[in-house]
Amino acid sequence: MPAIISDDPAAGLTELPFPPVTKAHILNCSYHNWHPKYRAITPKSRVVPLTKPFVDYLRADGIVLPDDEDERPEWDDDSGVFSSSDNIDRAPDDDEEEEDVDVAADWRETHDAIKSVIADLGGKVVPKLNWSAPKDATWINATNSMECRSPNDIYLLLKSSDFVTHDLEHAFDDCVDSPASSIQQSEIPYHLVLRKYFQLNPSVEFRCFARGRKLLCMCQRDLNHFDFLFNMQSKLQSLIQEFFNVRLRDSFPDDNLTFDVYVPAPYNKVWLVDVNPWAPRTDPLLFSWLEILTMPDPPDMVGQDAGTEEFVRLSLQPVTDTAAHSNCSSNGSAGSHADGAGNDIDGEADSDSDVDEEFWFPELRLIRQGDPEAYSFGTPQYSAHKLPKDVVDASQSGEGLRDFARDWQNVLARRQQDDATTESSEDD
Ligand SMILES: Nc1ncnc2c1ncn2[C@@H]1O[C@H](COP(=O)(O)OP(=O)(O)OP(=O)(O)O)[C@@H](O)[C@H]1O
Ligand SMILES: [Mg+2]
Repeated sequence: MPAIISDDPAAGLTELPFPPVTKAHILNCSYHNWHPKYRAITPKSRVVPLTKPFVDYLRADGIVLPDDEDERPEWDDDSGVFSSSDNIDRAPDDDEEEEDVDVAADWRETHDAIKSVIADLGGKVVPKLNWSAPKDATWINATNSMECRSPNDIYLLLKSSDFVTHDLEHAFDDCVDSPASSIQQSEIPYHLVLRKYFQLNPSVEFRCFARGRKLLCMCQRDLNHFDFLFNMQSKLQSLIQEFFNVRLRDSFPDDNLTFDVYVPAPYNKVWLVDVNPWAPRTDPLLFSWLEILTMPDPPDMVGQDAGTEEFVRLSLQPVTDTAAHSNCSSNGSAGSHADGAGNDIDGEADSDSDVDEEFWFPELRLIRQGDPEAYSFGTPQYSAHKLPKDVVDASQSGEGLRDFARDWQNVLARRQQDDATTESSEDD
């Protein structure tokens, strides 16, 4: 029987074609492992090794915060009340009836280390564990963000976050042992990462995907439309491509990785924010993993080691896969070409000599005005799980705002009908 040949790279796939995810790869993506090598290109941060008693505290159910001298409410003789109070359980004071229990007794040193790092970093930090920041728990923090000013702010966020729980309980889920590493979950060296807080502009945060030590594609991290990004697409593509080639390509231990960068104004320096596993657990954001995994390889570049801005002439070796040459101006399906002046050149090159003069850049996918992702109504990310399921279903069923509004009306109408039925049955 003749073989059935399909142009669709996804044809016949029954699951995402990821290479096996090894524990060694997960560990390589842990902040404490990659940060020492890339300290100079990472926004200022410190890493605090965590003891088993502290990790046990993070894992324990319930939120009991240690009594902290700086935060201990003071008794005011004049008013006859404590000067501050909050609604989170704290270890009781001496003069309270309950037995005095110091929840931090077994990890005082860690607590003190955290306090001193916060002070060293200027008093405001953003925490994360080995892999995950508590982005889903900002609602519990007084600042409604990840900004923390005290150890207790940090504990509250970490203990309230499902993302952090994933680090603590499921870091090696779906992983295979590798010859380099057969470590168990219980043996993971946990670390608290404290990053100096700064006003970060989410519009210039990008997630990048590198396969086989080649940068394949990248996209916005924030799911809003930012018009100005479209005017600087080529510049961003070339900056991030160069950053990858010079800083990460040959030094990161794995061939495949995703990494997050920050490119603040005046848009001439790239900062490494995070390294994430090449695995389904990493959110591909504006791509789908199937799309990324089946994307054609970028063309081989001769002299692509451009380490400086001055390097201009690149030559492309013949590329057999025409898809790799097909262009995208704003949201195309493959990488784009640009001339030395950084202008986009749509369409395929006319001749070999034209090809010689060109750069190939990985696609940078942006959210266009009108894209469904842009309709986030200003709601915080990761909050969908706090909404009733029918609201989430309604928001996902349509193409845009109108569909959402119509579906939402239907949901409301259905609810009113249900309420009316319940009331009338109660009257009976
Ligand atoms: N120093 C900082 N000051 C303020 N905000 C920061 C700082 N560093 C990071 N952030 C914000 O925190 C967000 C989350 O950080 P990070 O990417 O490390 O978390 P993560 O849990 O690894 O996320 P993901 O699950 O998407 O990989 C960043 O997108 C950025 O907006
Ligand atoms: Mg990450």
